[in-house]
Amino acid sequence: MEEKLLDEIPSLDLADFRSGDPERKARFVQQLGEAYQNIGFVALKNHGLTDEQTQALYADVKSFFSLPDDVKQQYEKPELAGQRGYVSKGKEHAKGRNTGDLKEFYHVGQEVEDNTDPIGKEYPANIWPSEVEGFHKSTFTTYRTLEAAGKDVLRAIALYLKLPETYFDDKVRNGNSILRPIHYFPIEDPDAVPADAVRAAEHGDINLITLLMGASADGLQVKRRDDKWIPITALPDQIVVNVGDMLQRLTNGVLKSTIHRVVNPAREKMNSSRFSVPFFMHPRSEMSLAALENCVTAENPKKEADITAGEFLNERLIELGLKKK
Ligand SMILES: O=C(O)CCC(=O)C(=O)O
Ligand SMILES: [Fe+2]
Repeated sequence: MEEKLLDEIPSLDLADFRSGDPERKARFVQQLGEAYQNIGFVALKNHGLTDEQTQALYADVKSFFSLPDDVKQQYEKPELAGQRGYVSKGKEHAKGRNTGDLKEFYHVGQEVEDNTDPIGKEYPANIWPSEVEGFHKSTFTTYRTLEAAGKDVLRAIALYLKLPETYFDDKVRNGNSILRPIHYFPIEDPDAVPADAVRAAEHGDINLITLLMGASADGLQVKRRDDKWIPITALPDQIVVNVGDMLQRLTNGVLKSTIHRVVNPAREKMNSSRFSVPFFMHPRSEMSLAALENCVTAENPKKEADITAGEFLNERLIELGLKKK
């Protein structure tokens, strides 16, 4: 495939994939696949979240983060490697860095409703803040809606990769996905934070795919192949959906997990908040990320050793400062 240098990420409509019209569906698959072979990101509308859901979610997320730090810290559980509940300001740093990001966030994880699936025992229970009544409902409704959208995006990816459409279904069923409402908090005095501290330092996502709400606010940038940073401009009704490192590894680099970051606002605007809510779609921990056979060719020899999703996640949590060795 000829790879163009794009100035913006392609926009797609999930309704095309879900329409039942074979032509619309095939076009969606092709455009998604090409975008993922190229810049690794798309903007997606008709993802299934209603305006009411989105508004309720942001209201609850804002209420939570406006609580005093000592109240929020009651919901912080370092022994869970930050995988559930609150993670306080500056705790997480990008792989290969020491300076913490200028953000605080909250993790909502999988709830396994099918008690015949033993994977339920692998997951720590979710933690719900008692101060914000709607938080449980609004975050978990969002979790399920984005999980369903993600499953369809993975079906489209499977078709693009010439796999059976349902290839990923079993692998993500009761998977270890995480919804992460993030607050990039206001900075009163920019001189009081480390000079190299940023909202989110450049990184690739760990998981299979990320579905991100809130990229319509300024700051998110992706690094193009020529090292130019491209600002992401999603419309309010779009989410951004990108390839993570697990999918890049599975496809032997055919699909691209593109480096991205959230830059600080101008100095005089540092005193403002930014909110976003990524959904990191993870498979079950036993999924093998060994390169797919049809992604290994003479021109594209196998790049990385075999690893499972669970092992890969563990390595990365240590590198992010969330888990002790
Ligand atoms: O806040 C954003 O817009 C992006 C966040 C992000 O890249 C991440 O949490 O992995
Ligand atoms: Fe990210």
